[in-house]
Amino acid sequence: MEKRRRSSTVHVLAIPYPSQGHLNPMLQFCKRLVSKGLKATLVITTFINNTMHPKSDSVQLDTISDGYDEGGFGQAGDVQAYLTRLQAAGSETLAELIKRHESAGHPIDCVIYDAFLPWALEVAKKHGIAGAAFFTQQCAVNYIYYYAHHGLLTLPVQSLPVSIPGMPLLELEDMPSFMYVHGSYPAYFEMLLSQFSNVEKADYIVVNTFYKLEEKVVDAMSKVSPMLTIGPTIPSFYLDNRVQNDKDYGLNLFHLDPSVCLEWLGKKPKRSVVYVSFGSLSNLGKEQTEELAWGIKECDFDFVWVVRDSEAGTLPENFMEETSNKGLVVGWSSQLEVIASEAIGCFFSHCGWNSTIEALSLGVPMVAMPQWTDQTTNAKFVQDVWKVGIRVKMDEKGIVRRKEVETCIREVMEGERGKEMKENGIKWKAWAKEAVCEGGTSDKDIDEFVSKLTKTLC
Ligand SMILES: O=c1ccn([C@@H]2O[C@H](COP(=O)(O)OP(=O)(O)O[C@H]3O[C@H](CO)[C@@H](O)[C@H](O)[C@H]3O)[C@@H](O)[C@H]2O)c(=O)[nH]1
Repeated sequence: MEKRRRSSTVHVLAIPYPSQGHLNPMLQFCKRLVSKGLKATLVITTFINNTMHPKSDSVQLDTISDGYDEGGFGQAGDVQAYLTRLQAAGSETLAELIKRHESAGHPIDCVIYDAFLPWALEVAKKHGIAGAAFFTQQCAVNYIYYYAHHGLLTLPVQSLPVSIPGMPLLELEDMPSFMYVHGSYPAYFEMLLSQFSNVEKADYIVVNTFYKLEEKVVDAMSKVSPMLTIGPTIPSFYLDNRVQNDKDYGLNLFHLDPSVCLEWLGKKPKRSVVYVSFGSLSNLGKEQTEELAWGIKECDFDFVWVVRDSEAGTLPENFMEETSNKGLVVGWSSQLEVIASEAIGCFFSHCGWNSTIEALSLGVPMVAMPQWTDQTTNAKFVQDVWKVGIRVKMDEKGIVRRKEVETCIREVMEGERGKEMKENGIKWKAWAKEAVCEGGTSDKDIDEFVSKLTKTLC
């Protein structure tokens, strides 16, 4: 590679896929790199910048276009259309951004790109810049996609259970949903497989996990695709407390009013509250939301339920009135602060990877109700590998009924298995801390990334 470093500080450009579940870990990784002496610029889309006006203290922000500056994904209205324009407009505006930084005298030394965006690596390489693939999701999920991309797994999956090194045997419902829900979101599925289309050209592969959490999978996958495990990418305050004031991600794509929720939680006894959230994308639909609502009410624990504004219409009539003395429904929470509260006894979650690794790192047991994509595999590991939660069962219509919701919450909050999950949670919390603290596996891998990058460029 061309030796092109001209500035005394190594400058990385980080390009997340433009959604909440990808912005958070990438921003957090950038903060870590800044704490190790690098300069980091996080690249968001013009649409996100114009609508959310985000600010970040330690990490600079800059923009590229996804081709939909007025309305982002909503303006495209279709996954394939969005991804096609994201690639075209993203490649063009990323190239311009790199040139702009170059002429302004702070050239880019490495492009850290979300593995969902392999085209960003091509742009980096065209400009003679190092590229690091950042895998946001669980290593096991990445390895399953690796298998599928390389034809090591025949699709549609027919031979069950699926056996992949380092993992428990997987039934169909444990695979990422795109692999078995026939024809669902082909454009997303293609994008997930394309993570491996050019990854051998990347100079580094970093994964948002920690070694102890996925030891066997990381060892198996490293034989074909060497990687650095740098997670959990959680604000420093919750784990090592080395980065001053790093208490939240700080880049919300939804309106946040944290005060009400935290104040309310502060008055609740230890482990008495159930936190319910399905992340930034899930749409449960009316029937499922109703079943969930009455299940939550029936078990009679206090609760905080995140129902995004776009979903509010699916809540059953009278639910808010009938539960006003037991629960709080919020449009968006400061999730980490909520689950770090001693009042939380259970996280009822869709098992998005960020929510999962946040719960593991803060020792909170879970009820897993996966919806799609990687969440099904995450739920399998939550229940059977890390043993920090239970997975709900659906009926033949694919609906999780209120009785099941109630039974699972009760099991985690007051059952024998719940106690075991809490104990396991405490262990994972300690191991997550250990990984990111000085000399831990993730800390060492971040140091290795920084030192290799610095040496190559000097
Ligand atoms: O009220 C809320 C709800 C969520 N969060 C945060 O938002 C993020 C949500 O991420 P995640 O739990 O991964 O869920 P999604 O937003 O659904 O993420 C998408 O992206 C992830 C990474 O690819 C995948 O693992 C998921 O399945 C996919 O749905 C987390 O950091 C949460 O802490 C909040 O701050 N407040």
